[in-house]
Amino acid sequence: MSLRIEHITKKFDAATVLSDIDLEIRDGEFISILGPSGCGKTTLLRIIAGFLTPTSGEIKFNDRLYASNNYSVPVEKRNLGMVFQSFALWPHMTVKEHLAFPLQSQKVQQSKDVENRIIDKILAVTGLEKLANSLPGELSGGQQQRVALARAMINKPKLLLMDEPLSALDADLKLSMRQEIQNIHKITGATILYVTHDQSEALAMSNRIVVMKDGTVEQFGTPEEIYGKPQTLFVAAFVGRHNMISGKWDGKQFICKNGTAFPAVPPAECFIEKGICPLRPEELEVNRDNIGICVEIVSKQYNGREFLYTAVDADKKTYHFYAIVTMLFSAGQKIHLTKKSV
Ligand SMILES: Nc1ncnc2c1ncn2[C@@H]1O[C@H](COP(=O)(O)OP(=O)(O)OP(=O)(O)O)[C@@H](O)[C@H]1O
Repeated sequence: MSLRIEHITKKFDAATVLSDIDLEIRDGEFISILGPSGCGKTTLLRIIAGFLTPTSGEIKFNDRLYASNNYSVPVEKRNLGMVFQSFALWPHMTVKEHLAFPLQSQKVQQSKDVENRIIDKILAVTGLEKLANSLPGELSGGQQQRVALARAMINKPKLLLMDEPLSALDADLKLSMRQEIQNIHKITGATILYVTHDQSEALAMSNRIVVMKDGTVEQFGTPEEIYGKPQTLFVAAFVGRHNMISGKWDGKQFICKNGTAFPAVPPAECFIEKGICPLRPEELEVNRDNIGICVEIVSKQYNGREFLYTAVDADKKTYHFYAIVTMLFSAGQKIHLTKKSV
């Protein structure tokens, strides 16, 4: 059982928005589609949902053809649920009515009793019991998004498509809704495709992440692989904000441009070819003996326990690193950075 996205290309007139996307998603996986604005995330989701047809390639779900350039199973026959950034609730319908609607739209109608039991269960799962008779205008943003989630799940879809469902919520609410979505994933066992441009969301929630750039897949892997072993410069910069140290590799040793050397695990081939050692901000530290890369402090951001500093070297290349609050640097100050020894 799986979702197959086979060599999907999508063109809008002359513009190629998706180029040969080829992915196999296993039954019950939580997959995030991560990438910057305009890279084609929503277009891919809309093709899987059935709102757009691919220019070439095929979508198959459990070996059933859902879409090709001349065939498309209608949206309502794809056994999927959808949640969008805008909650898309009807202002005149109560929470309960929102949940009854998908049940009543099914080919086989259930008795009122069965319908009520299903609705009560989903209200309990999403913590909406007390709000069953409320209208959307009487609900908070988080509660409205919960209604949208409950509505997407009520017909027990095998596939849940979510397009930036948390982006309209504030930071606190985002965190609790993340847990809620993970909970829903556990309870339903549905395969979830979750579009986001927020790397922390993708890292926290997914079994695997698809990192996209300009309509292509840059890397498809577990959060640990994406964060710890980026395969391209783009993934390294986009996820984990890696510092790209210039120099050359000599086996398991990296020699910086200024001659400073440190041991490091060799990264993917493209970094070795380009003479780059990708290091995350937490892998760099200030060297008090003036050894390492000389940088000038540009700015700092306080995060409670430490500061995240931004600095530039003589070539104006940017570096990010953390330092505890007692080690205070000011803009313009010159310091040296080395790789933390493990
Ligand atoms: N119906 C359309 N007609 C023409 N171009 C389109 C259409 N839909 C999307 N595009 C273009 O396709 C590209 C990808 O859009 P898409 O919405 O898939 O990106 P995205 O990664 O989801 O971006 P965001 O994170 O900003 O939502 C964009 O350049 C967009 O302008």
